[in-house]
Amino acid sequence: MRPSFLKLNAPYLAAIVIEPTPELTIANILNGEHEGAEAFMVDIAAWAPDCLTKETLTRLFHCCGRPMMPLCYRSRNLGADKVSDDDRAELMIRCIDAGAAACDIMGDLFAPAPHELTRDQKAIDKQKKLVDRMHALGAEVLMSSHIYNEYVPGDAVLDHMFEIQNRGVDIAKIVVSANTDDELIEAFRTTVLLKKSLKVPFVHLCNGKFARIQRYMAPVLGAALTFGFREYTAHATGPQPIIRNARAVLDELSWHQDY
Ligand SMILES: O=C1C[C@@](O)(C(=O)O)C[C@@H](O)[C@@H]1O
Repeated sequence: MRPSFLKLNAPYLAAIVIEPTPELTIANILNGEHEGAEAFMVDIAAWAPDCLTKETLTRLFHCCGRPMMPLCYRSRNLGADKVSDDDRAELMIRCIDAGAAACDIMGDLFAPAPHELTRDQKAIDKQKKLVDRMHALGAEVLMSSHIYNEYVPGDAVLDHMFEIQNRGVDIAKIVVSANTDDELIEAFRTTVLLKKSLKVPFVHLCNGKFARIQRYMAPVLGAALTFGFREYTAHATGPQPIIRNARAVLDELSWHQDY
């Protein structure tokens, strides 16, 4: 049976895996599972394009029984100059055919837009059809917006996440910034607001100076997950904690709001 993100006990620890080859990706996942990751976001944008076959993707998505979600954002070998969004959508479908539990649709798929959320009705209709198609294949769907390096107040984050939720996805995700202690407090308030207001599970993450502490607290306040890297590498740098550390923190932080 296809693994599921929605059936995991929230909050859970999901590893972000960014490796240049399928073999290193699979090794990273197997090691990461051993260290306590419960799910995997697998960034395949660094792979050589000829590796993105159904056969290799099937090997990837069956390397362990944990739910996995490919990340096919517009970067590196999947940059907008190399791959159209229609082909990106087909790549995600190929990943589902190969066993991916879920896919991550960018909020501006089919019409690049500020704050990674399109308001173009034609693009939105196309996104909704893609969501239906993914559901029909048995996969779960997350929609994400990455608003890097920008502080976004809680009410605006909530409006944004309502818009994502309205597109029919199973998980809503947003990444913003917290660079001052006031922004950190607002980020905590925002997670609670999202928890109270959204019907779907959500991912709420900050980058910036206060990213690490926000990423430990968000799951405690109602976010579905926090992300970790297995280790920092040339491909994986960022505010995400190391899986082993995040595992210990989530295990010891024995208070959280239930779904
Ligand atoms: O979607 C995400 C989440 C992320 O942006 C973060 O802030 O943790 C990091 C990216 O590598 C990943 O693709």
